[in-house]
Amino acid sequence: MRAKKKRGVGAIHSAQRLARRGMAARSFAREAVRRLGRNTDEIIAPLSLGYIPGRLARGRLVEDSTRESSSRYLATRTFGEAPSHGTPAGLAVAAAAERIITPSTCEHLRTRGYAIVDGAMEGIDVDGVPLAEAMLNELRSLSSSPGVMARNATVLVGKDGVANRLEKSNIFEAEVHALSEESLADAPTLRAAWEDRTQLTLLNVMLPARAPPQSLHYQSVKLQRNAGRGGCFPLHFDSDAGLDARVVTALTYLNPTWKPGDGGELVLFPFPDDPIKVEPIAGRVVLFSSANTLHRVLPSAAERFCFTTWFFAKQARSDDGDEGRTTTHTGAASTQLARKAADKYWGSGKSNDDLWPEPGAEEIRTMRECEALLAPGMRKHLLRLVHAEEWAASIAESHPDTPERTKALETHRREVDVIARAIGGRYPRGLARIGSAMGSERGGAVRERLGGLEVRWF
Ligand SMILES: O=C(O)CCC(=O)C(=O)O
Ligand SMILES: [Fe+2]
Repeated sequence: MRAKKKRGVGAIHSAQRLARRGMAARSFAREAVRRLGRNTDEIIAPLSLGYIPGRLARGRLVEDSTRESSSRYLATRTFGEAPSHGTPAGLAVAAAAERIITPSTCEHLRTRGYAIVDGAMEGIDVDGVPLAEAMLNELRSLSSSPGVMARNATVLVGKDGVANRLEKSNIFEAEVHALSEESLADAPTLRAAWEDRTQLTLLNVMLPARAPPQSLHYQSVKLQRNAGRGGCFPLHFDSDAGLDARVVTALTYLNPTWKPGDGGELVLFPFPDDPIKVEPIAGRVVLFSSANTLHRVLPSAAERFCFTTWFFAKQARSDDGDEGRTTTHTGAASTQLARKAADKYWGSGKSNDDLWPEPGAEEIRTMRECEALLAPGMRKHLLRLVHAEEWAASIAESHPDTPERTKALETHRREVDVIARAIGGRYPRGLARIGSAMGSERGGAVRERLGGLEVRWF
């Protein structure tokens, strides 16, 4: 009897505890959903860009309103508690993350391939120092410590299997995860940028549903100092969807004194929308599709600081298939794909009409070809053609004149040639239509002249 009673009381107590916990969990969930649904508009969309063939259209940016700082945030921890969790730096980075990854940011990212967010760090301090300033101070201090930052170099593996280093002029980098404990201790906000998973979690919630293994799984942070003196990056994609699991790139700029003339602007090529030039001003965060958004950095006359966060899926997409693969710099895989496409067409002895056998109006056929050319994998090849000259000039601009640079330029030329023949043979109507949409004397977006074709970015 006593035992039964005790059991009963215990059961009631634990039911009450569970109920209390349940209520707490429900109200936490409600609060989280409320905050996720809050449609804050930090997104800064480029307005009315005129397409100027061969030249860059300049994005007009709208200032963002400053909002109050918040230290409440969602954080999912897969690997246990990170050292920066709950510290002033950790709380500040998490609060900024909530302002960066909003429904409108994700909507722009999903439909245009990029999003620009300003003012997300305003009003957020770390021990009395504004967050962006604290990040800059740490990055400056790391880059003046001997041996911490290394020259950016791309390893090119030739047909002979020999690896050559193609170094960029004036670009110095360090991966946060590779820093020593001593360096990490001196860079608490940059450490928190690497460890805090708020942005990753919010991207998983708000970007189009990503089932494992394609949902975002981990992140890395690369610090960068551009020494000025013309330091820049050539046109490139950050990742190759078939080979590399990077899905989203987020660049955080930390240059409080940037002014026109300093250069070092990021240029995004969200084709068929117009190119957009983005000034690397302090506190600005630029997100884009790692695999599908072409970009470069213009020569910088001034010293310039930023860091890149890459969000990775667990594994590279395996469904990229015929859509193509492009290695960012050597392009060997890309060339192979284009060659495969060429073989499929020429080798088969069939005409293009046989490859698109359905009867139908010429217009439907043309739009199908446009669609195929704008699908992520093929679009990469198309963009190398569209921007072939600027691409070559940017390779020359970004690297000192070495045999490796000559090789990189030769590879680019060869690729352009193969791609032109392959897609010219396979999608002649689409190519002609896109060419005339781009060559139009009228201003306005190429996308509109293509009948508003949707482009898939993720
Ligand atoms: O410095 C920048 O603005 C961008 C750098 C970049 O594109 C990269 O590191 O892949
Ligand atoms: Fe990049």
